[in-house]
Amino acid sequence: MARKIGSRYTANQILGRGSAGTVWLGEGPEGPVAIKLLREDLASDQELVGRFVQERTALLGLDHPHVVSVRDLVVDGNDLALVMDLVRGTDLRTRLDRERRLAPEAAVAIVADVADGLAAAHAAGVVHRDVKPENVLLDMQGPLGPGGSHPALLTDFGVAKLIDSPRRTRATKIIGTPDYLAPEIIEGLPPRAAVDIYALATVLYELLAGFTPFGGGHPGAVLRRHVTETVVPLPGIPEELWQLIVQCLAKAPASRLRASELGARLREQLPLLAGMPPLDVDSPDSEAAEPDEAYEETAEPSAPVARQRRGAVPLVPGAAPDSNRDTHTSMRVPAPDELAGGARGTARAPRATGAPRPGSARHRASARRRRITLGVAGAVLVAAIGVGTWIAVSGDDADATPQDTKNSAPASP
Ligand SMILES: Nc1ncnc2c1ncn2[C@@H]1O[C@H](COP(=O)(O)OP(=O)(O)OP(=O)(O)O)[C@@H](O)[C@H]1O
Repeated sequence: MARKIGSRYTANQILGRGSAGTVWLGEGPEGPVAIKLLREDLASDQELVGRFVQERTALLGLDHPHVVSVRDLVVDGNDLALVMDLVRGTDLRTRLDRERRLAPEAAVAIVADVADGLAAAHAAGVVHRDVKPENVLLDMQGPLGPGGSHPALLTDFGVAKLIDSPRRTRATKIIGTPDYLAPEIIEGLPPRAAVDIYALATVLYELLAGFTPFGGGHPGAVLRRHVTETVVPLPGIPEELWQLIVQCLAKAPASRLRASELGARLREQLPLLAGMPPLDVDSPDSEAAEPDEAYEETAEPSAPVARQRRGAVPLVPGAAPDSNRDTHTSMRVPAPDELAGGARGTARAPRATGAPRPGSARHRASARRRRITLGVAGAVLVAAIGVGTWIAVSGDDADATPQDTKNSAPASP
């Protein structure tokens, strides 16, 4: 059912829902628009309304081909709405869910677009703070680019900042989506442009692998991995592309590339990636039926979230997005000793297709087989030299987690 939003807009049809509100296909004086209507409890929060108005200039000022422009902010009675350019297409999460993994050329083209959009925002002093596939829209009416990808546009600029009120988050709470949170946010530092680069590198890894580098299990475990673990190389990834990802996932924000440089370096790689098929990486969930030590180690024994792929609670307490994409967390900043974690990494290490997952029953069985084979080989050798002593070969190393030593709107009819 159509409804009026302020005096100039009409919302006609729901396009989608997120944790902060509902996005409508609407009509304004200049034609079709997308209208993000914030949830009523947010709209009645006077402090938030004040910030909304305060941020007006920054939000309305962003104009770039790879940014979904905010055209208007409406504060009207109980309605608090962002009026945006309408993108006819789909979001990147939907595409990734459909395809599981993208070919490197398409993934890099999409991420290069987003990096260019971020570069414009950062130059204007705006940090996005919630870069993730849900916030990248693919414009199906735009021209096809490298890898057959449509132009990608970053949306939801400034929304995380608006909703992240100091009252809710002062020094003790983290707002964001756990899989994409830079370590410095988890350590309680203020978010600067480099947090968007970390999140975007996480998105690139996810597009290539089909899963994020530090995700999986309880949100607390995810946060700890961001701070303490290093990313494990993806089998078959071109070295230069891998080095870019590693650099942008650096724990130290100053070591990451700037958005403009990341965009340029990614575009340089496009010709080399042309025609390359998606990476042959096994999903860490493909052996989900087996007990998963990584989850068991870090989650509360009875916590129902322990097995969610992307751990999450709503952005705002009480939020219940009716899409099944719970994507935000609002939790306290962990203490340093909690972040230090255990001696063993719990991140889901990528494997070439067919290789068993570290810690899985199949991996343990193959480690056992290796131990037996080594034992037998040892026995034969010993017998051959007539010593007659049995040497037991310890297989503990086989169970260790591998470490990287280098680094530590519907389309219109
Ligand atoms: N400018 C737009 N044009 C067309 N469709 C849009 C636009 N902005 C958002 N949408 C659609 O509305 C859906 C909901 O968007 P919204 O930003 O509210 O939630 P989200 O980003 O998916 O989740 P969350 O806000 O919880 O992180 C998106 O998935 C997208 O399909």
